[in-house]
Amino acid sequence: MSMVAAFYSNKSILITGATGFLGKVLMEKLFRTSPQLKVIYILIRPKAGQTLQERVFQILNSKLFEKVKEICPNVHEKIRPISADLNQSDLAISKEDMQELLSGTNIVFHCAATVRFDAHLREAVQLNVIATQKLLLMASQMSKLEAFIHISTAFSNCNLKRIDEVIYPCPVEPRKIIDSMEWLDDAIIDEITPKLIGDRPNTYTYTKALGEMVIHQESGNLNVAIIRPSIVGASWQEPFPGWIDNINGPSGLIIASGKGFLRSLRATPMAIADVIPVDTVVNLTIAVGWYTAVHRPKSTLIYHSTSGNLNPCLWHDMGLKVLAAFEKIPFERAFRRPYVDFTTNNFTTQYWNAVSHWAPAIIYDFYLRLTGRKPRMLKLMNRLLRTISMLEYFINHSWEWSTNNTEMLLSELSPEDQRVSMEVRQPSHANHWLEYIENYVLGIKKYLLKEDLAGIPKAKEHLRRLRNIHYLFNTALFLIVWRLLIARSQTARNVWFLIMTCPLRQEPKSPARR
Ligand SMILES: CCCCCCCCCCCCCCCCCCCCCCCC(=O)SCCNC(=O)CCNC(=O)[C@H](O)C(C)(C)COP(=O)(O)OP(=O)(O)OC[C@H]1O[C@@H](n2cnc3c(N)ncnc32)[C@H](O)[C@@H]1OP(=O)(O)O
Ligand SMILES: NC(=O)C1=CN([C@@H]2O[C@H](COP(=O)(O)OP(=O)(O)OC[C@H]3O[C@@H](n4cnc5c(N)ncnc54)[C@H](OP(=O)(O)O)[C@@H]3O)[C@@H](O)[C@H]2O)C=CC1
Repeated sequence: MSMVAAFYSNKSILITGATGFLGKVLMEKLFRTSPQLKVIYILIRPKAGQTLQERVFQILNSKLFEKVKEICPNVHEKIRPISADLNQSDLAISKEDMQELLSGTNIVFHCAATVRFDAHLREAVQLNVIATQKLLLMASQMSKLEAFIHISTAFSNCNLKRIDEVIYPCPVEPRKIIDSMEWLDDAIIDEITPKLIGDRPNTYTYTKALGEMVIHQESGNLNVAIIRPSIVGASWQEPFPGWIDNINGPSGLIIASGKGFLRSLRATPMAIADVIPVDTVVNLTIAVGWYTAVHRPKSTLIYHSTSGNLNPCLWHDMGLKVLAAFEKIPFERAFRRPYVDFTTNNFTTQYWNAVSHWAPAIIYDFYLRLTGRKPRMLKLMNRLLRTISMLEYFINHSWEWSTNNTEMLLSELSPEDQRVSMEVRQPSHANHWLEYIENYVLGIKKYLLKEDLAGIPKAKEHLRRLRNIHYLFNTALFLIVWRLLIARSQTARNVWFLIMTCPLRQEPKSPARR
């Protein structure tokens, strides 16, 4: 067993956000590599008519946990779901549960957050700032606590171009923001939100920065560390390549392009696509937990989990790799053939939106109406365009993140631990990104779209049909436009005449040339 894995044996671990994308992969890896750990407490809320136990059952029954169940057959006994709602002022944890957590927990991994870019400021402050503050308070009363690891985002300071592993000051103190949320009404909050978030694009990045500041100011004597991942994508290797189970980040847009809805995207082709595989983030998080508990650094260390500085891939190249992957692994029942134009200014964006998004949607809705069905494509397109407008900021900027602490930590690991934590750094993988993107697309097809791989030949046939329709449609359109021009314009008629007579006039020259 590796040094880091051995550290977690017999430990009681508390994870928030364990039902989320990152939290589940973290829990899986902990169980798989440290099956001797004592217990994982997960703070979890009943949701969509499911009890806590049903939610846990669903997680354990997913493909993600197949390996774990072989290695650690009693895994269900080691998960202790604790009913909690981080939106409630007391976190809604019962007295008995609280007692157990305070007396037993050794390590806290705080992953829960609202990651929505359009969250109301009050909601985002509640979860990303106040809940963090409450957890810190709770952690300060944990008698056996060795480390508190907070998951933030590399974009918490996305208003800067170069970002170091430090906490940057916020213009308005988090405490003042927290206080004001108590007495300001929603209308006033709406009015001041743009002023507060300043040159950040949304409430998410703003409140994640406030959350870091709260950690900085209120962690007291706790052993605290902050992880800042960039855009978290499907798994690279562990527990198997391509694991993905939500549409956040690039995944939703990959689906939209693979299904042929997304045909143009305002993006800066030469900007760096700082995608980081979820297992790389999780490996770093687990190593940081070990380092923080064992080495007890004097100050709060921040670790960037990014790919751009080590193994950069540009959006242009990533886009081409995604399109290439669709050739091998097409999605079923595509609306149009996958093809995406990157646009770079307002005019071309609006033009391609009209031509490639709205026009086909209107034509399709007209067809649906004609055939007695309910039109839906325009609504879907408008939602997609709204989503794109929320994500655009991140595909049109590049950042430079320093990774000194991450490098330092990797150098402290044993060779065995280094091997599992350094996947993204390996330049020896010439086709690293291509292989990663192919597995990502395959993962989306299998785990998100739940499409059967046996349907790939049929999907390819469907795309061939769409291509033929596309050619036919373009030829017909050209002929109609041309015919109309010829009927109305003398110049067009002259050009047409010239074209038609050109080869005939050249004919007598041919024998002479021979
Ligand atoms: C030469 C060039 C060739 C080019 C080829 C190109 C090929 C194409 C490849 C494209 C790849 C490029 C991908 C770029 C992606 C960049 C992402 C950057 C992300 C930055 C991450 C920052 C890191 C973090 O710290 S936070 C974690 C990430 N958080 C998120 O991603 C949350 C974003 N989502 C939201 O905030 C909301 O969902 C919102 C506001 C977008 C929509 O909210 P709404 O209330 O309208 O409804 P929802 O119920 O949430 O969803 C409605 C609807 O939208 C669909 N949807 C949701 N999210 C996405 C998404 N990310 N992409 C696409 N679609 C999405 C969802 O499915 C729903 O659809 P329905 O049809 O209604 O079911
Ligand atoms: N995904 C990404 O690209 C990136 C993510 N991050 C950070 O990583 C962390 C995890 O993100 P990710 O896993 O993607 O996010 P998800 O949206 O997948 O998961 C969020 C988790 O938080 C939980 N949660 C939300 N509200 C509450 C609440 N009121 N009470 C209790 N639990 C709650 C959710 O529980 P429930 O299932 O009940 O909703 C879920 O488990 C976040 O801190 C995020 O900021 C950072 C950079 C990039």
